[in-house]
Amino acid sequence: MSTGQGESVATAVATPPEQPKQLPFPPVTKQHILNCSYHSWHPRYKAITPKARLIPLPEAFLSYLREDGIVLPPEDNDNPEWSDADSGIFSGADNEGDEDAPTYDPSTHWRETHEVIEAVIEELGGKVAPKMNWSAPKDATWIAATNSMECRTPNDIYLLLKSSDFVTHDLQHAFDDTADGETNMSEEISTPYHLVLRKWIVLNPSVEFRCFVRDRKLIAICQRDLNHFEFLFKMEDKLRQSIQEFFDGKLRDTFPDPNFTFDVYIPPPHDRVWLVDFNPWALRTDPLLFSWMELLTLDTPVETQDTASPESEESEDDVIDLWQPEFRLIRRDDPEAYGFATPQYSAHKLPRDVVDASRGGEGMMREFAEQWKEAQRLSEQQGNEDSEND
Ligand SMILES: Nc1ncnc2c1ncn2[C@@H]1O[C@H](COP(=O)(O)OP(=O)(O)OP(=O)(O)O)[C@@H](O)[C@H]1O
Ligand SMILES: [Mg+2]
Repeated sequence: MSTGQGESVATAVATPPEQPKQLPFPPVTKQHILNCSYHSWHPRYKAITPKARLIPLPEAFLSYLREDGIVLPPEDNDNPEWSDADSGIFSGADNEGDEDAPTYDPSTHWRETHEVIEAVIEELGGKVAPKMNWSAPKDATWIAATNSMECRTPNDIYLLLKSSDFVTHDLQHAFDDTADGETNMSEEISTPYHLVLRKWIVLNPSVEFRCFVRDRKLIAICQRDLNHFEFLFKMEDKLRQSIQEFFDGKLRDTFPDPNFTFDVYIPPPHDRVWLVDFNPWALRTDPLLFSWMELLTLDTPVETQDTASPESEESEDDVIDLWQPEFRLIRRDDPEAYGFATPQYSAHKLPRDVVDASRGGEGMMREFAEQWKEAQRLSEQQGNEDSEND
């Protein structure tokens, strides 16, 4: 934008601000986002998804998740309203220094949900991986004693959900940047929020893949875990074929939108494909080893109805038969070349040594974590202001 000296004020005002180059996404609507919510797709694809249960969440529980600070219900509490049994993790600030004061139990307001969560954990074998409608709390594992998303008690789940920026995004910004408008409070309330509890499985991250679908064509596949796994190179054709068959048979004609991404897990012996999740065809979805510009503009053969010349029809079919989705794996030297030397979600985590040093002093750690996040937020804000001023 030129606002150099000598221009009249009128000219400067009339000049539109320079926009960053827009990616040619088709408009993303709230319906597109909702179609990727676990509660929308799970009933249709239950048989091809690892075992999971969905728990509808009442407003009182959602308010608890949205509240600042972390107060967990006391463990093993028979009298839910107030209890002498401190959870020993994050107790209410009001009671600090007073050993005999009763501890406030936030689950009083959503006791039924708490009990359902307890029962579902038990039904699923005692260990679960939690998730909200769209996001798992992958960025909050640093706060869990297991350093993973494995949860054995409702409190393990609350701690992860309340510490996760990704979960906060689901709760407060799920429909940001959609073509049909910003969310307002009343629309948020009407969003059917669910807690998804997945039976915990020890997953091998090397065989998790993200798959990209444009116009109901599977156009690209890549690893989800950004490390090099030599053995994948020998299996590339087999994996591509399994994913293609899975897509053709189970998803292509049944998913409500023509453009979407889906994640799969293909455990040894690599002959069965499991659906893990759907993500919208939108900037918010991480394209991992691709760029969105590539995915949006990648050439694919066009299937036409044109029957003018039998010869040309034959050659078109050949092109379609030969064409296959691009499968990207990380080569031995790629992690540094791609700039993946930093661990995933690192922007949302605390430094490892800080976490280790503070184990056993969780109250202090929480305080430090909040200060750390605030410092990061301020530094990002400063960065944005600086770039706006450039
Ligand atoms: N049943 C399970 N048991 C253990 N771990 C699991 C289970 N299901 C998924 N995971 C792990 O959790 C990770 C995140 O799950 P998921 O893909 O649902 O999260 P997400 O928030 O949708 O991620 P993204 O933002 O990348 O779309 C998976 O990559 C997988 O490693
Ligand atoms: Mg996802």
